[in-house]
Amino acid sequence: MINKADAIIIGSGGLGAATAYYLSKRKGLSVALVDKHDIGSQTSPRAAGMVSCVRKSDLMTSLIKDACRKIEAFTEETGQPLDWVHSGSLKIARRPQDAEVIKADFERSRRMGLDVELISPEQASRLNPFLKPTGVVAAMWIGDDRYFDPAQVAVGFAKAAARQGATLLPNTDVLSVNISAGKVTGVTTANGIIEGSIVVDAAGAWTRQVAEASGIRVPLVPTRQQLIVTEPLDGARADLPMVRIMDAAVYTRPCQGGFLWGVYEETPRFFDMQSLGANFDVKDMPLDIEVLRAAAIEVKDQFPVLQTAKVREFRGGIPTMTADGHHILGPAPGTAGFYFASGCNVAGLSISPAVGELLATWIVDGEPRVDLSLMSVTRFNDRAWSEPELHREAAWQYRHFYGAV
Ligand SMILES: NCCCC(=O)O
Repeated sequence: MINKADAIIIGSGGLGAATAYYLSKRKGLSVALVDKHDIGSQTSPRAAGMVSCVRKSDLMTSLIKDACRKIEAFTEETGQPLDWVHSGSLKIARRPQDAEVIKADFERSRRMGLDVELISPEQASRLNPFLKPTGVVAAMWIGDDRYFDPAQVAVGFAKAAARQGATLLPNTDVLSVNISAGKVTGVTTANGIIEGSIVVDAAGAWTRQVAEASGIRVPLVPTRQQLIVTEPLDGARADLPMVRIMDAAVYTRPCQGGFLWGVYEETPRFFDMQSLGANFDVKDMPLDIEVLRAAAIEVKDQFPVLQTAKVREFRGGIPTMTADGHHILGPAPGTAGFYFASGCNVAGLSISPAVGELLATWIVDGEPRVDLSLMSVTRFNDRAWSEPELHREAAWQYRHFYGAV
């Protein structure tokens, strides 16, 4: 156990570990990465590992392009393994109003320099023969999209941070962030106090608990995300493009000779982490396979194999949603040295290399390299979200992740 660090990162998921890694590259800065569980063991390894380059804003598009470069260079940069496949993807509209969204996506993405094409339903089906053209009204090919092994990212960044001198403190529960005269002074853990003037709350599903223990409220909500990995299927090649069906909010990608797939359901399950108890582990989260069965029926004409493929693995994580679908990143107003790195909105692992580097720059240089006001907690203007309001907005963002209208 250490008793002092310049920067203390609470939470070793993709975003916390990436932030620790980029901070530890700054000479002379001591970094502690603290987690109440094993390093990188909670939601990040249970993610889909899909990179979606078509985003709703120019900021997110440029960040995900940077994240793609960092994923490609991950092993060279960190010395840690990362298996990834440059498969491309297909965005599928089944309703005329979603075809309009695809057109707007196409124009914005082209302007941002992405490799995108509007293609016919039949062309889409030729690229991934498991996708049937029945009921498809528009399709877009996204050449930049790729997928990776989600279990390797957070652990890889954490190990690389440790090689640069960061201290990893797994199984260390943070009881409070200590604040005196409006400034962070460190954290109290179950194993003792660590003094430090910078604390990053990257505690994922526990972000709110960490902040609220010190009287800081942050409007985000832990949300269940579940997915299935099927048994191997004839023809499910690793390089088949991923498929996203907009209005059904169903996504799939090749995985271990079969498919990994999931859904952003209409009425997501939200969690109050406090009520789950101090020893809760994401692996113990209650799952509900009926949600996925219903989704498989909803897309049976486009991706029929999801109804019949045998289930090899059924898993879930607890990412955090916000009311407007954007991260909560950067300083907490009124408490010098307290930073948020959370609110990934179920697409956070893939973008974490870019966001983690930006946050590290922001912390060290005192300002972000690009305008990140879209992600600042101050955008809510201290609005006191009631839980029902927050849940309503977060549920809408969740279901409409692909921009369906
Ligand atoms: N976390 C699920 C990601 C799905 C997608 O990239 O479309």
